[in-house]
Amino acid sequence: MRLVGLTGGIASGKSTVSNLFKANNIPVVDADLVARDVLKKGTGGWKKVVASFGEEILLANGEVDRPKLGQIVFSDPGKRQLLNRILAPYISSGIFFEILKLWIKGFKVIVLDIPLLFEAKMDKWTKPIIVVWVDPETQLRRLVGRDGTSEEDARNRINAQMPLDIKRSKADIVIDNSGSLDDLSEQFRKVLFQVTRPLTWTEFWLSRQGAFSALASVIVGVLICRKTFSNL
Ligand SMILES: CC(C)(COP(=O)(O)OP(=O)(O)OC[C@H]1O[C@@H](n2cnc3c(N)ncnc32)[C@H](O)[C@@H]1O)[C@@H](O)C(=O)NCCC(=O)NCCS
Ligand SMILES: Nc1ncnc2c1ncn2[C@@H]1O[C@H](COP(=O)(O)OP(=O)(O)OP(=O)(O)O)[C@@H](O)[C@H]1O
Repeated sequence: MRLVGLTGGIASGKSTVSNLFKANNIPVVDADLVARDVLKKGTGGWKKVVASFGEEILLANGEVDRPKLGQIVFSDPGKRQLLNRILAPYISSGIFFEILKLWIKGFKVIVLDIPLLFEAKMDKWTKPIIVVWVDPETQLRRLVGRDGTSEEDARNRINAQMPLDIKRSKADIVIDNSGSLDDLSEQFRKVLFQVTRPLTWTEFWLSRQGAFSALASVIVGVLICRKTFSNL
């Protein structure tokens, strides 16, 4: 099994690239969706976050007021670290569970779309690592355009992450998404080719097919040994 890391900065275009993978039948685990699930009313993550941040971050229906919590954590590094510390174990087990479901289904290549791949040190589990890079002006413009936030809010969110240039230096593959969607599609074709290359032996043994082949070989080996020794 090949676990491909997909990361970048906020609004650099990870979801747009994820959609291209999905359109090519490559499954994507979206860490933002997992993070939403672990913060749903009544979950372990929700209870711990409410205990630490107080009931003032809740809406009338008991769900977390996400924009409000966002405003708190993206303007205060200490509070952000606290939220990250609380949610990190729930998010990593959620991601692991999603991978397991796809492994059982027999997928050999799985893309992990994780905005904080490097920050959360999950990069050691993925190869290759794709970083979606965008120039700073375009990133700010797209973030403000998509979320309708103020420039100050948008800058806070961008500054809450590892600088995109550092992420780029840690990448195996860089997609420069500063241009048009057509430019992106063109780059994506080459990336898809790289990502879907035949599995290495290690990746094969980690896939469901590899694990079953290993198990079948062990069973056949045991049967042959038993037959050989019973004939002696
Ligand atoms: C603070 C929250 C409630 C704000 O929710 P909101 O709906 O406004 O934003 P959303 O979850 O869609 O995130 C949008 C983007 O913000 C960035 N982001 C999210 N959390 C963080 C964080 N803790 N640090 C830096 N950037 C972050 C990511 O690029 C993400 O793609 C939410 O982002 C959250 O629960 N964050 C903590 C969980 C986490 O670490 N998520 C990232 C998954 S690796
Ligand atoms: N090449 C492009 N040209 C024009 N707009 C683009 C391009 N790529 C992405 N966008 C737009 O930029 C915005 C941010 O893209 P996207 O949502 O894919 O980023 P993201 O990295 O997934 O963001 P987040 O970190 O918040 O999850 C979206 O509105 C998207 O439609």
